[in-house]
Amino acid sequence: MTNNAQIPVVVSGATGKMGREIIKAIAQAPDMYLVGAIGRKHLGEDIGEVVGIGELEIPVTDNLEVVLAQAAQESQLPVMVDVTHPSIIYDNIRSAIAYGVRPVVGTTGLSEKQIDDLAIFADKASTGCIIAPNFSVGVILMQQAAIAAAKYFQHVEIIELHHNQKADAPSGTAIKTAQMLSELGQSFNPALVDEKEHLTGARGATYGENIRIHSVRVPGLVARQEVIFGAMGETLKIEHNASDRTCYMAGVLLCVRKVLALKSLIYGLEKLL
Ligand SMILES: NC(=O)C1=CN([C@@H]2O[C@H](COP(=O)(O)OP(=O)(O)OC[C@H]3O[C@@H](n4cnc5c(N)ncnc54)[C@H](OP(=O)(O)O)[C@@H]3O)[C@@H](O)[C@H]2O)C=CC1
Ligand SMILES: O=C(O)C1=N[C@H](C(=O)O)C[C@H](O)C1
Repeated sequence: MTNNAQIPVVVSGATGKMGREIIKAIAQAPDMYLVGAIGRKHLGEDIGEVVGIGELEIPVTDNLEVVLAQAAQESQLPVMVDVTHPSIIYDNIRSAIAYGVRPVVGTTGLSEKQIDDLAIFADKASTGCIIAPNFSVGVILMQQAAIAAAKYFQHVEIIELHHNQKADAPSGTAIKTAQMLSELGQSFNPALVDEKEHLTGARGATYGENIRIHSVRVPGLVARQEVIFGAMGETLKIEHNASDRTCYMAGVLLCVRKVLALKSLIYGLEKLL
């Protein structure tokens, strides 16, 4: 049963690890209701049954455009939450904006140029869009702590550790963290020796001038990030560890509620806190 105040939500990537949790979170949220579930598996099946919470009367479909067009007919402004794959996210966001459906994007792997292009597109459409590489408030606090510490350290490296089904590396969170550090305008990690990699990649990926990011992928992990600062005689490690994906749900619901008031794109959950 819906009432006029509730927010219609489409979930793209509904049958994935994140999508399943988001379906459950939306089903429990009193101020929103599901109007579409996009996936490639379980086509035609009730998404509520697929995720184990009973019938929601929303079948899984692989046709995003049809679902967006239907969502646009709802009495309230609709939102699309996307947790799919780097290979389709750019087009998914453009499609949603074209239909007037507000994107809340968890999917990572967008380039900085793609984000800039999407910001222009959203601005021209006066349509809010949130790209959040991480929905966890704990991760945002980790990033803020790293920024506070960075003023006092010249050496820093990032290690991000994830399950071995992750499609992209480095993680969007690690890239965002490195970007935030770079934006401080400090010069990090001056080279003190003529370093040689005997195995390519041994020193990790480089963001910007010289912020190193190392990516670990093993089963048994969900998501972890360590920001390690170093100085004479000491190191400081700032770490966040996600033990399961429920840690992201409060941030997802916050973005669904906040995106409706926006008229442009924002990048990063920290801008909403
Ligand atoms: N912002 C945040 O806080 C978080 C973001 N993420 C990001 O969310 C995304 C999804 O992560 P996760 O749920 O673990 O991934 P999964 O692989 O478990 O789920 C991805 C979903 O997208 C679908 N999908 C993948 N590729 C395609 C394609 N080419 N066409 C159509 N559908 C496709 C999958 O369908 P099918 O099931 O058929 O393969 C699945 O439903 C990643 O980018 C990840 O980095 C993850 C956790 C937190
Ligand atoms: O793929 C994941 O699992 C995650 N991806 C996001 C990222 O790339 O930063 C967020 C979180 O690390 C989990």
